[in-house]
Amino acid sequence: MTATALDGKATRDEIFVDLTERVRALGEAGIAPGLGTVLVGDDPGSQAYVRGKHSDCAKVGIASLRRDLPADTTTEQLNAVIDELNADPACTGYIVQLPLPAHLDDNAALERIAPEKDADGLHPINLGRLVLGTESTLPCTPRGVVHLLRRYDVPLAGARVVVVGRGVTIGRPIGLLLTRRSENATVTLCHTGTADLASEVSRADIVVAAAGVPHLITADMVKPGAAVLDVGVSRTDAGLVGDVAPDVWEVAGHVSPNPGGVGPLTRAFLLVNVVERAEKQLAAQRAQAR
Ligand SMILES: NC(=O)C1=CN([C@@H]2O[C@H](COP(=O)(O)OP(=O)(O)OC[C@H]3O[C@@H](n4cnc5c(N)ncnc54)[C@H](OP(=O)(O)O)[C@@H]3O)[C@@H](O)[C@H]2O)C=CC1
Ligand SMILES: Nc1nc(=O)c2c([nH]1)NC[C@@H]1CN(c3ccc(C(=O)N[C@@H](CCC(=O)O)C(=O)O)cc3)C=[N+]21
Repeated sequence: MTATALDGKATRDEIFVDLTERVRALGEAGIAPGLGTVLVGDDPGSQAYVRGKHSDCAKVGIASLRRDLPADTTTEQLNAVIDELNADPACTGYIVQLPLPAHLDDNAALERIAPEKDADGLHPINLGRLVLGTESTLPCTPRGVVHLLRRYDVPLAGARVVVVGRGVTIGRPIGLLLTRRSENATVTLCHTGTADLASEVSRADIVVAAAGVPHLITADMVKPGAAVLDVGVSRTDAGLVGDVAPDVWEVAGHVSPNPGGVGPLTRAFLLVNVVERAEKQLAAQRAQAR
């Protein structure tokens, strides 16, 4: 028996069909969404992600603005670029690609982004609203994971979910999405201080592997029939390697491949966030005109 693939590319293509129509409708109403990216340094992985984001924008008709800065960019120079995008009406949402080089502060950069332009959903205001349960821009990778599970009818209500990794892009926020009443899952968050990772994972109906450790999750840890989402990526001499070992496909019910699983959806939800924001802006304009 081999697991059903949670196909991120096919699911992304469905989302893009919908987004293309919504972007067209916004354009008719005189609103042009524009996504900005801020990339500091020349990490090949980060460059590839940013390139992917711009090619996605072109596919659905969203304008894109790109700010590539050298590795030795100072805090003041980075702040100036953030302030410029905050003020630019052509940029309706943007991201600062993380991690920044070591001499720059990731959290300070996130906090400087205007919350209404935070396409990643990682500004403290948006993360705080997620905790409060009020309307906010949601983080893209957790949104992608939830969408993929729903798309393949993996039951969430009452499910036991084990998340591996407590990073800000996925591990810490995803529990907040999965434990909303609309999802109703029960979530355990694991990290390097977890006493017995294998025993935690073995109880899970859904495993979200987001540690960035090659093949951390192996078949012997996984409950037969569980859904396993491979989020972490490592660049090795053998190419891109996910957190999930190939033998997991023999025992799991569903597996998201890596590449081709959560990655394309992370990018798709960045665009969804930008389009949703523009639609809200349009609705507000129309309400005011009445
Ligand atoms: N496919 C996609 O769309 C995306 C992929 N990613 C990838 O997901 C991964 C996680 O990213 P991010 O959320 O930023 O997290 P970070 O890279 O910031 O953190 C990794 C987390 O994994 C934990 N961890 C590391 N080794 C182990 C281990 N052996 N057992 C248990 N936990 C471990 C760390 O624990 P501790 O805190 O104790 O050190 C840490 O909390 C990265 O590989 C990143 O590249 C991220 C975003 C999108
Ligand atoms: N502010 C910020 N926001 C992020 O969302 C963010 C970030 N910083 N820093 C790094 C991580 C990583 N990340 C990925 C995005 C897309 C793919 C992706 O599309 N991957 C393709 C393969 C791409 C390839 O082959 O290089 C796939 O999985 O099929 C992967 C990983 C977003 N991140």
